[in-house]
Amino acid sequence: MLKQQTSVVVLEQPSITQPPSSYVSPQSRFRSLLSRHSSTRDYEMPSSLDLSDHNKSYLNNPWHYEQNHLASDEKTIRKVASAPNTKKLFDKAMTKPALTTPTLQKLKSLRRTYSSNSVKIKRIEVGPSSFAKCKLLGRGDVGKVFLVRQTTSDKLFAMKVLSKKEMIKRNKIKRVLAEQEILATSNHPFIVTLYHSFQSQDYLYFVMEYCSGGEFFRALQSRPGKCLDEDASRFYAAEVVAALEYLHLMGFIYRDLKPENILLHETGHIMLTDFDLSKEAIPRHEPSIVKSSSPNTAETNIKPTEYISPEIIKGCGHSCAVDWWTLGILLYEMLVSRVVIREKKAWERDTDNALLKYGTTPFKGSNRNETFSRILRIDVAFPDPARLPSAKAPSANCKLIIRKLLHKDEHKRLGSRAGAADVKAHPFFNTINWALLRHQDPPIIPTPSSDADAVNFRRMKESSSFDLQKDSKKKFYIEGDDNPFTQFSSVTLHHDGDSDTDVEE
Ligand SMILES: Nc1ncnc2c1ncn2[C@@H]1O[C@H](COP(=O)(O)OP(=O)(O)OP(=O)(O)O)[C@@H](O)[C@H]1O
Repeated sequence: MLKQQTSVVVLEQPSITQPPSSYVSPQSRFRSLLSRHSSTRDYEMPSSLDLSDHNKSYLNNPWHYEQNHLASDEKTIRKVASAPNTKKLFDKAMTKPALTTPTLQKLKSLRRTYSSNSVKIKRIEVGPSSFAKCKLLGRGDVGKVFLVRQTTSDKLFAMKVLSKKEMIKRNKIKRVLAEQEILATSNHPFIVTLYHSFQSQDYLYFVMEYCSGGEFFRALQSRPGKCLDEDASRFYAAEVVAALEYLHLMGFIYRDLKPENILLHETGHIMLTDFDLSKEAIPRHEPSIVKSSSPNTAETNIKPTEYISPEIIKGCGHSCAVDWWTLGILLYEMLVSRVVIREKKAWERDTDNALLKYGTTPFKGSNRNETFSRILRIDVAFPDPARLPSAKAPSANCKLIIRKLLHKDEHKRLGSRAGAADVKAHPFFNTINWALLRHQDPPIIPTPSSDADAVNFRRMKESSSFDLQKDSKKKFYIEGDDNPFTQFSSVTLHHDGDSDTDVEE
């Protein structure tokens, strides 16, 4: 008998099982491309972007050949779960008359193709002088983040400039290399997009997508009561879960989830940033997990905040489960602690609930040691709604998921068995449509930012002014061993679907 043939269309999705042996991870593809294209060769940065000349020079560039060759070999588009075919949606919508500007903006922002193979790594096409500084957006330990405008395209970007001197002084070289690798290999709607990275004699540069909605917790401050209801908290927690799931699938532990590192896209969706603490995860079947022998986190250099997990404090190694712990703290902070701060006086009088009187996060103490000791010993507690008339009590499922995420034993913590699948399956997330998350309207829509006004950012004063033009005139590369940043690659990343960065093949 003739067997009836069935044709099945399979939408490839990131798999949580072991990849096939022929599978080349985006990270190894990135590493091998960069190692074959010796990192010393890509420092001749054009002082301004001239694509015509640049393209000509590509003709004799074996590395460029390799890129095209690889690109044509790897045409399969692998869709990630949270990324429906938005290009089709966009093209269809464009043929309809009278679309409102917000709808158009939303569609435009959705038309990127989110798959690891849709990113093309190219030789660097810009330098410091390709951008003009507009505003200081933020400051970190070793660098600053500026809003910049690309002079040729007029497009706005966020430019992170890191001082090599400071990084050497603070022993942060490995961290910046990890950050570059994660940013360059990630392609997800909830992870900030990297367009260019390069270095000058004194600085390292990351040119990223500008998240005009500003910091998530700054947006929260402008909410009545400075807190979120459970539905809104669930929405942001779900977006964070989707981003963490992606990072874990890519083999990274984020390790630095906290409100300051969640930015808002102009549409209001979240964007994770700041990957300098992230680590490559060691697969489960191997005996050890990321080791940190120091009990006080000095070796891992994880900032001692109240987001820190018990296993990091103990310094006996940690795994992806640290990210689920921080999700628990974030959820608690979104829902509960803002209320506690508002009612702080009442709580301070309440000796039974003294543990909660400090507000902000469930384990915060009056100093670092007290916070650490609470993280290790105290179970999470919730305010009694009868005593807090202005607060709506979190639902039973909400308290349950927080308790499970904040399990002190990382092996028993929610997410430690099957990763994000465990967390997504918890009844707290029953109402979340994971596949359409990026198409839902976020609870907070940031104030529209016209041009470079950066209305959603704090006004910041630059103490010493940093000059992009001056930096571009300096020697770009120090030969040999003098440059400990040799492995920091100068690359431009093209993303399918970003019309003006689309690459012709
Ligand atoms: N892509 C972006 N779009 C808009 N603003 C951004 C962007 N990236 C960073 N910022 C702003 O700059 C601030 C500092 O950024 P980031 O945390 O990445 O710097 P950092 O030097 O790594 O800091 P840290 O020392 O905390 O690691 C952020 O809190 C945010 O306000």
